[in-house]
Amino acid sequence: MDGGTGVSGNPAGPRARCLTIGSSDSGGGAGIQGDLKAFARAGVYGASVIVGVTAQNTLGVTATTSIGTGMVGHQLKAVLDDIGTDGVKIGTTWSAELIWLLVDRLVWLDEVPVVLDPVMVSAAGSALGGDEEAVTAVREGLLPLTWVATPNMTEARRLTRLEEEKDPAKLAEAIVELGARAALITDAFPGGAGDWLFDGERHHEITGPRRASGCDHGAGCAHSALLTAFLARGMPLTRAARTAHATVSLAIEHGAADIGNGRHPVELTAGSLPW
Ligand SMILES: Nc1ncnc2c1ncn2[C@@H]1O[C@H](COP(=O)(O)OP(=O)(O)O)[C@@H](O)[C@H]1O
Ligand SMILES: Cc1ncc(COP(=O)(O)O)c(N)n1
Repeated sequence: MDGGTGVSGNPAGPRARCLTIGSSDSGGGAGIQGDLKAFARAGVYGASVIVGVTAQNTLGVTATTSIGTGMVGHQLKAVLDDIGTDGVKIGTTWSAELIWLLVDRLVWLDEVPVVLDPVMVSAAGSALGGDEEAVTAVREGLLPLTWVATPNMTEARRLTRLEEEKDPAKLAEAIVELGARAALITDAFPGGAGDWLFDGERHHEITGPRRASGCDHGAGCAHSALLTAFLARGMPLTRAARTAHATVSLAIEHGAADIGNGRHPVELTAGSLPW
């Protein structure tokens, strides 16, 4: 029973566990660090598999390196053999080799929600991987394992190769056609704010006020990590998508304006979550 909240996780029962697969942000606002903060905020236990490291702050990314697939494999095995997971979030995916390793390992996870946030550029505009070969591997390998893909409009165009498409509904349908169970296009309304969800059958517009605080570093990471945590806790998809947007919107409005001199980080402390 979920007591009418739509959340079936039992507060007295075992904690839900989530795994983020992504890269370190030395500035602490996005990437693995942002994901773990979002997991904590959503009340799930967070584990991480680091596939890359960025030298980054609120002004941008100054250097990157990827972790060898052997070490990524060891991390995945260490987490999955012992801790296990009720939800997986995938962020930066640097190379086709890495993506195919993830496909090989994640295909064995039964009935665990997989959220793919195909990060290609940071909020400050820095490139974070994703060459053509990697995009092909995401399309052919990862999307068919994905429960919800959460690209922004630019990433959705790149993934679908519909470079001129302006309609989020068409992009979302194309992503589902490529194999994802659902697509949630973020920041889908020019001039407004909100996301477009296609759950495989129906379209849902998720709208809200546009925040102008300048604190959006880590917004995409927080959004997809919260979505993963909510799904891991048993929340239905449409409600999880709406709650993730509302929570991130507040995290932008009440962001960490005192941190850094560029796009300040989101701050996930404002507002209440439904448990
Ligand atoms: N200025 C804003 N005001 C309110 N919500 C926003 C704003 N910018 C982004 N969002 C929301 O933050 C979440 C992450 O979206 P987005 O910034 O597009 O991610 P990404 O970093 O992947 O581009 C989405 O729910 C989106 O609607
Ligand atoms: C290591 C890493 N991963 C992801 C992002 C995306 O950040 P945002 O959530 O602002 O789009 C980032 N800037 N750095």
